[in-house]
Order: sequence, then structure tokens, then C-alpha cells
Amino acid sequence: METLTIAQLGNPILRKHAAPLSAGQYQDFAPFFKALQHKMLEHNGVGIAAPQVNESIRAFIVASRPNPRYPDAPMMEPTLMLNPEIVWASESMEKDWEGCLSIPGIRALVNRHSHIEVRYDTLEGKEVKTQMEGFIARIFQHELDHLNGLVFLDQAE
Ligand SMILES: O=C(O)C[C@@H](Cc1ccccc1)C(=O)SCC(=O)c1ccccc1
Ligand SMILES: [Zn+2]
Repeated sequence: METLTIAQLGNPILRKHAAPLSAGQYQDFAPFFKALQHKMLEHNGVGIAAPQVNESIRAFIVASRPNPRYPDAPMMEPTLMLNPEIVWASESMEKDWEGCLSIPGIRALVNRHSHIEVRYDTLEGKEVKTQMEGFIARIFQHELDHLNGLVFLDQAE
């Protein structure tokens, strides 16, 4: 298991637009994605994006779970999402608290779309299209920002 370190705010990699992966590369990155998930769990994250561990590629993990801040958050298996996109976003927005593994100790209120429709590829190269709402939609938007060189403080209220 390669040891990864989490880039902190100020590291220019967090401000880059991450590169898409070609389907032929998915399996090559399998060991890295295992290490990425391990790192997220080590830090009790509910998500993590590849650029946060210095790999500027369009991949992240979403792993919602109930927690003190979001007691009714759904429990979901950590899900790896490759080349993820939002294909539709609701007009309605919701403000709630977020944290970031790259900006420890800071919480901020962030406005996010309350409902989104997303698409992404799985490691096996299968395309998934699905709707998200609530805390999962929030995590997805937070992680997608990381792929586009944004952090939650950029749109904090
Ligand atoms: O930096 C990351 O991408 C991980 C981040 C994801 C995230 C948390 C809260 C809202 C949206 C996205 C974290 O997991 S930070 C860890 C943490 O602060 C937290 C954990 C559980 C619930 C809420 C925050
Ligand atoms: Zn973050």
C-alpha cells in the first residue's frame, strides 16, 4: 500500500484542473485507488479526491455515512467515481456545513444544489447515471470541485 500524504491548502496541485482518465488506464490505477480509499478512511473522511493526494486525475471516492453533523446521512459503501460529471442540477440550493481534509480544523457553510443528476464510470469501465440529493449530493459537488481546482472556502457563505 503506497503511503499517500494529503495536500494542504496552498499546495498548487489543489488549484489545477485534473486530467480525465482514458478507460484503458482505469485498471492501471487500481492500486492507487485502493490507497486513496485507505487514506480517506484513515482520516475519517466521507469523500476524497485524487488531487488531494497529489494525483491530478479526474477520480474521487464518495463515502457518506451517518455522523454527528448529518445523523440521517445515508450509509453507503465507499464508491469510486471515474471521470465524474454533473449532467443536471436543481435550481434549488441548500446551505450546510462542510469540512475538507486539505483544510483541517475549518468548517464553513456552503451553498450546494439540493438535487443533481450525475454520471461516472466504475473501475470496470461501466457507465453509471444516477440522481443524488442531500448529503451525498453535497459530497459529490465538494469532490467535483477538487477536480476543477476549487475548494469549499471559495464558495463559503
Ligand atoms: O476534503 C474532502 O474532500 C473530504 C471531506 C468531504 C466532505 C465533508 C463534508 C461535506 C462535504 C464533503 C471530508 O470528509 S472532511 C471530514 C469531515 O469534516 C466530515 C466528516 C463527516 C461529516 C462531515 C464532515
Ligand atoms: Zn475537500
